[in-house]
Amino acid sequence: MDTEVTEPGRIVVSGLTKRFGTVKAVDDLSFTVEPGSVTGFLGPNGAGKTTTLRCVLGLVTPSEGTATIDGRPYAELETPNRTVGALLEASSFHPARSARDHLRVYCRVAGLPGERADEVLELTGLTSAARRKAGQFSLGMRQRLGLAAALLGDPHVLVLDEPANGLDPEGIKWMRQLLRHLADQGRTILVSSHVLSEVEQTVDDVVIVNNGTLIRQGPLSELAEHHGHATLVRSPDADRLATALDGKADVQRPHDDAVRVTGMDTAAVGHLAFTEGIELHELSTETSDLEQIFFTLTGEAAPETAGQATPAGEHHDATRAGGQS
Ligand SMILES: Nc1ncnc2c1ncn2[C@@H]1O[C@H](COP(=O)(O)OP(=O)(O)OP(=O)(O)O)[C@@H](O)[C@H]1O
Repeated sequence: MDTEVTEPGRIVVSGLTKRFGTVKAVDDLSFTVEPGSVTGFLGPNGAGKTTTLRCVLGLVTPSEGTATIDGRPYAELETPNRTVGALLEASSFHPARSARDHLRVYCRVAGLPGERADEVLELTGLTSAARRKAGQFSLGMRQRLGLAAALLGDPHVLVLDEPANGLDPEGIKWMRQLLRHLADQGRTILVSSHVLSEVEQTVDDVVIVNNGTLIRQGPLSELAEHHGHATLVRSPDADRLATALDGKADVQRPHDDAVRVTGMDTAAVGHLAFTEGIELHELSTETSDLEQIFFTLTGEAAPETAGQATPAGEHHDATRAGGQS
């Protein structure tokens, strides 16, 4: 990909590292987010998502590397309010002020006409609650208000940290439709989550991080293609099969007489066993849902499979930086 060309709306994170004392929250992270799509920024709690987003938004100074929007660091954008809208986890509102008044204050600060407040209230389904105090809002409504504030400047880039937090299933569906609509208008949407299933139906592309480093970037559909199935093989000669597969696929050993293979289709595994003269007692395909793939990639044990080994092909540092954010 040509990173020299500065496509409007493109977010480029390049060699980004952020240290907090001895904690490396982000470690040499590079990825690109393209306009016209919704990109899920995924990883378990403490993976470094918030720190990365704060670097993109100029709220945290990188220790090394860069994060740019339209080819520039946030601080150098000419009209940041009209370029980028952000919803951060820490978004807070004065409890006694109405939703509408909040947004009108932001309009004044950003030099936008006050009517824009009503437009974004409409966009986020808050018109009927516009005169209610933000302090009376549910978490889901506060998320909508945060999104309304992010949309005020009609930005072509949206950076949303865990926007689905506090939304009920209907709210998540609503947000999915809104983000899709905004991406279809050519905007860049970067949305973080630690729960893939929350954003699975929303995102086109994924950037998966763990321990501050990139695990995978690409279309969600490719993630499913490459990791959507595993082949389970049982053989009295499982050790030799695992050796033959070494370097060609990711291999797990659930039992002494079994090999679980990902990154190679079942027919190819069968063929390899055949050419190596290895006797097989079982050759079967296991399909896994995206949530399971996500857990596998990040080395986390999924609740229903806690205790299973992680694939030999994925290495994870047991000494996670920090842990709590
Ligand atoms: N200001 C800070 N000072 C010290 N350590 C920090 C600071 N901010 C983040 N960290 C640490 O950096 C690591 C990454 O945190 P970060 O909040 O970026 O992760 P995250 O993926 O957003 O997780 P979460 O969803 O739990 O917020 C964690 O170990 C966290 O404790």
